[in-house]
Amino acid sequence: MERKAPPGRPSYKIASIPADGIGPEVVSAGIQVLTTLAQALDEFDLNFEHFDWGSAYYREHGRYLPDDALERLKGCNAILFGAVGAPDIPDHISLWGLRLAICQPLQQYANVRPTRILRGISSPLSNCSRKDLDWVIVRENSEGEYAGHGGTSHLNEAWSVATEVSIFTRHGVERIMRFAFEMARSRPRKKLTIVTKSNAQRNGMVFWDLCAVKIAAEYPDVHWDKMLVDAMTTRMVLHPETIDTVVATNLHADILSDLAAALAGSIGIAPTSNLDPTGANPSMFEPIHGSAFDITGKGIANPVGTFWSSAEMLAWLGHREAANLLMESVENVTETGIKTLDLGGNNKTVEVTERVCQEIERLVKEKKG
Ligand SMILES: NC(=O)C1=CN([C@@H]2O[C@H](COP(=O)(O)OP(=O)(O)OC[C@H]3O[C@@H](n4cnc5c(N)ncnc54)[C@H](O)[C@@H]3O)[C@@H](O)[C@H]2O)C=CC1
Ligand SMILES: CC(=O)C(=O)O
Ligand SMILES: [K+]
Ligand SMILES: [Mn+2]
Repeated sequence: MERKAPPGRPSYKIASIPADGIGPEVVSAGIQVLTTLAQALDEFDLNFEHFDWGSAYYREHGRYLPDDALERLKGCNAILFGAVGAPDIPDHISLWGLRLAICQPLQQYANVRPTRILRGISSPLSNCSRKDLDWVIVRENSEGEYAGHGGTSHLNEAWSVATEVSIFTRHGVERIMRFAFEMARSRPRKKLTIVTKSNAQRNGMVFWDLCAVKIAAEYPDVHWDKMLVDAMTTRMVLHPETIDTVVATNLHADILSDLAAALAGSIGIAPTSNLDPTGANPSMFEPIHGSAFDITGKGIANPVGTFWSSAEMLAWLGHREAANLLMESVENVTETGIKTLDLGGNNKTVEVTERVCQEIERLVKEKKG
């Protein structure tokens, strides 16, 4: 599912948008690790362009993005994002102002969220071993419940009314189904679970199911099943080994993927790729978590979700071996017990980051012989 690196010595321009809360803490850790890796490998160049878009920018300018933001991002090969959201700004203003204002126009319609239990990290599920939990959740990232359709009338009256209308288009559903079947086909088990709620939601979700059946016919080698989203939560907890690749709507997969992260140890480790699979626009990589006001500035944010997202970015750019080396370094470090508080450790963000950088240098030296 990944692209091939261009010939010669490639040089990439990476947009960095740390934004809010712990975003800057984890993105600077991610850049440190990526820079160390690129220097040690000496096979490609990464040049970061920093953008100060976020809630401080909004307070100053009354908007999250300047007019030329998308054009500037289109000039980059990929985007490394932190998180957006601040306690003094309504969450829907910040999310729509920045993250969705990038994902939606850049048609990053496939949100890919792998989950597995990294070495040295234990699942809160007492009977779940590392081999039992190895999933990829594919989240529809452009429409569905987050299409932004709806309205509010008569606010503050006794007869106030608000609607939030889910949108499912053939274009949107078929392309995410095709992407999910390709993803399932690329993995050893060739197994896809299509999550739905077509018992209660009798229009959009029934249409979602119909599109799934149509696309499934193009993939006779992929085993697929269908599961209602409420039952899916229990399957994730009680029978994790029966799951491989999952496709779900924007809202359903948002929720299921936070659960998945927690089942693999912490929301602090999980990555997200916001992909434009056509390659027409740059894709965006970010940890799954938000801006985490409760721990901002304490130096204890887990950077692993950003490291994993950085690895996914390298793989998407065509550098699968570099991505694997980065993850091997991360897991070698977590295995020695160097972990942040959310994983039961007592190391700071910078300590984990330093150790991962040292491990990268050691591994690259070892591999180069
Ligand atoms: N993609 C994005 O930019 C996202 C933004 N948000 C925004 O973030 C803000 C806070 O949202 P919440 O619902 O509280 O979700 P959150 O993910 O920021 O935090 C939930 C809990 O997980 C902990 N946590 C999160 N990341 C962690 C890390 N790296 N290391 C250790 N602990 C970590 C937090 O301390 C908190 O207790 C809101 O404004 C929300 O809209 C939320 C999710 C995604
Ligand atoms: C906004 C949010 O929660 C997410 O993208 O996961
Ligand atoms: K994020
Ligand atoms: Mn989320």
